[in-house]
Amino acid sequence: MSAPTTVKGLDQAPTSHAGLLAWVRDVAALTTPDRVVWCDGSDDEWKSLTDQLVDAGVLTRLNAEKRPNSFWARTDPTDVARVEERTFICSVDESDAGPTNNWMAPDEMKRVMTELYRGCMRGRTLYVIPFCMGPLTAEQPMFGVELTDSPYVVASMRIMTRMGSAVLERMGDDADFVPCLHSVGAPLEPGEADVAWPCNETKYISHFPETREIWSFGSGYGGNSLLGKKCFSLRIASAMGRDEGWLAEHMLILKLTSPQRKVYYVAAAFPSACGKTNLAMLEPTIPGWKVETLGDDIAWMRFGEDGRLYAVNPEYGLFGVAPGTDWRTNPNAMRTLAKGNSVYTNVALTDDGDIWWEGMGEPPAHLTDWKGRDWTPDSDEPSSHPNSRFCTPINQCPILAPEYEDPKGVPIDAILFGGRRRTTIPLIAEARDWVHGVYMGATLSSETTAAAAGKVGVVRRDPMAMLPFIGYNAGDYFAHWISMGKGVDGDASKLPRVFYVNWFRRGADGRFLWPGFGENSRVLKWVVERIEGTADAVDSPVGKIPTAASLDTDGLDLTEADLEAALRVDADEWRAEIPQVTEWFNRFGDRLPGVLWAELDALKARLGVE
Ligand SMILES: Nc1nc2c(ncn2[C@@H]2O[C@H](COP(=O)(O)OP(=O)(O)OP(=O)(O)O)[C@@H](O)[C@H]2O)c(=O)[nH]1
Ligand SMILES: O=C([O-])CC(=O)C(=O)O
Ligand SMILES: [Mn+2]
Repeated sequence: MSAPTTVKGLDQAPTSHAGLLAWVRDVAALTTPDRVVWCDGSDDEWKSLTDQLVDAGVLTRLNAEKRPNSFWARTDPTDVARVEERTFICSVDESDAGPTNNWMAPDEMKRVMTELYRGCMRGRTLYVIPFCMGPLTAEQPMFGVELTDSPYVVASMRIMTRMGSAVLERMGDDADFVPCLHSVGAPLEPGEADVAWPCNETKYISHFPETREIWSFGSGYGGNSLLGKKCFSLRIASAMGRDEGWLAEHMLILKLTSPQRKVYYVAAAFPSACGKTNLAMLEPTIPGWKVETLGDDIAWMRFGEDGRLYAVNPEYGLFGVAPGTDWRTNPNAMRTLAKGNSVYTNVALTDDGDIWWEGMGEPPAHLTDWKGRDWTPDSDEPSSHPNSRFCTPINQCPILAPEYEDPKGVPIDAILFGGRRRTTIPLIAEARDWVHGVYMGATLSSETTAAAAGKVGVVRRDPMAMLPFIGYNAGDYFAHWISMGKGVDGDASKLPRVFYVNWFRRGADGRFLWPGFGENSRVLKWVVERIEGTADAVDSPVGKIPTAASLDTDGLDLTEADLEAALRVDADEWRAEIPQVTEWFNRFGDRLPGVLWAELDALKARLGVE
């Protein structure tokens, strides 16, 4: 294929990377944009891009005193979340995608999508975004290049990734990169007026794990279109990790300092909209403890030479759930946002050019809602979409840990798995050993949330909070986790301890039993004291549970009955899980590691099942 020489900007490439140039030329020939723009990531570029988006009515500039350099965006009401039904893992062999992923053969998918891409950027600009996941100073920086016809994606990628000229420079002439092709799938005929949020009813979010490629079509929403995030850093990176002996996980990373000034690093995997951003920025309510943030969504973990597992946050920004974010629940997120430089999507707009969402104090008397309609506190629908998001630079977080920029990462002391469950799962349980911890992760369950299209509140298995993000057969993924338990040179003594938490258990009256948010620092303290060997625990069939006295509840407004109910392991509730776990494991056939069946058998014996 050769591009028509009429595509403006195609030959103004600020690189001599032959592979990149050839790919951009091919995509331009296929998608026929009006012009090609090579993004440099500069402030000037940001300014002209956002000015242009404001002029076009795609973004609304917010009040500069309250929200400097910040913008309000509204999506098409059908394009508001990740589309798991339209997300595909296109491995050559179907069994390598496994039973939890949608699959299509790579050739077939490429045939289908090539026809969709043909001419799809007509009337639009093709932006070339060179980006790097993780510090550019890494020994082997993880490069990607996204080609997109969405300026909203360009603006968001500038916040979420390290991108632009510095990346292109570091890539040189021949660095490997993950090609990420994205189109909203809405070509413009000459003279046709654009809409504020172009997208296509037909959507494909496709991954080619063997060739490390991503093709996305039809959606402009974050998780479907900011391809460095879920698509690269989890789905493609998880396949890289399997091949190279590391882990790409849906985890926050935090640094915890005790009153004795001892430092601990904790990683935690909770499904989408289940509390990662909040825990990552927590303000401890117990005196003398300090939390600093390293990441709120994704962790890449590799063994260091010392046999410890080191975690890096590959992202550069926060793409956080807006509703519920408030000075009382997450003051550090509010401080981060107050510095400006942010894009808000599908929240409500106040009459004085600020943003508002459900959970942010008292509602103003009048708002413009996420669909652009007048809204008052009497309105029937919420003002903001439940999956509305803020997109903001992580370095504005006032408690960002300095280690954030260290390409080596931080040594993880504890891994928490957690979900959103009204019943059954206690506030915290400690795994007996690594394999038991992998069992906890592999059987993790959670109620679905608005972060993905589909029904909300349905309990499903969400292994390691990675169900929609594992880029290969989940049975093989469990085996990979088990094999990580051998540590370096067979020394498993330096592995993180594993815990299972649930902030979302409810009383018979529907109330959350545990106050959550800053009070979760009490649970983190127990984790540290377990590591130090100073906190008591009782053995239960499902793991080690705090004794009521071992959990610091000083000054906490919580009845003994609620605490007891939050910590309770109810054998009947757990027996009811057994058929579901059995069915879940059966889905993986012989790809499920036998040690996980053995864990289930041991649990059944402890519960007196069969
Ligand atoms: N009850 C309760 N709610 C919480 C707690 N932590 C977070 N939430 C709420 O859960 C929702 C999601 O929280 P986030 O921290 O944004 O979730 P996340 O895991 O980062 O979500 P993604 O960005 O989708 O991956 C918000 O509405 C929070 O207010 C908690 O400890 N207790
Ligand atoms: O990917 C997204 O759209 C947002 C996110 O963090 C998640 O859903 O876990
Ligand atoms: Mn997430």
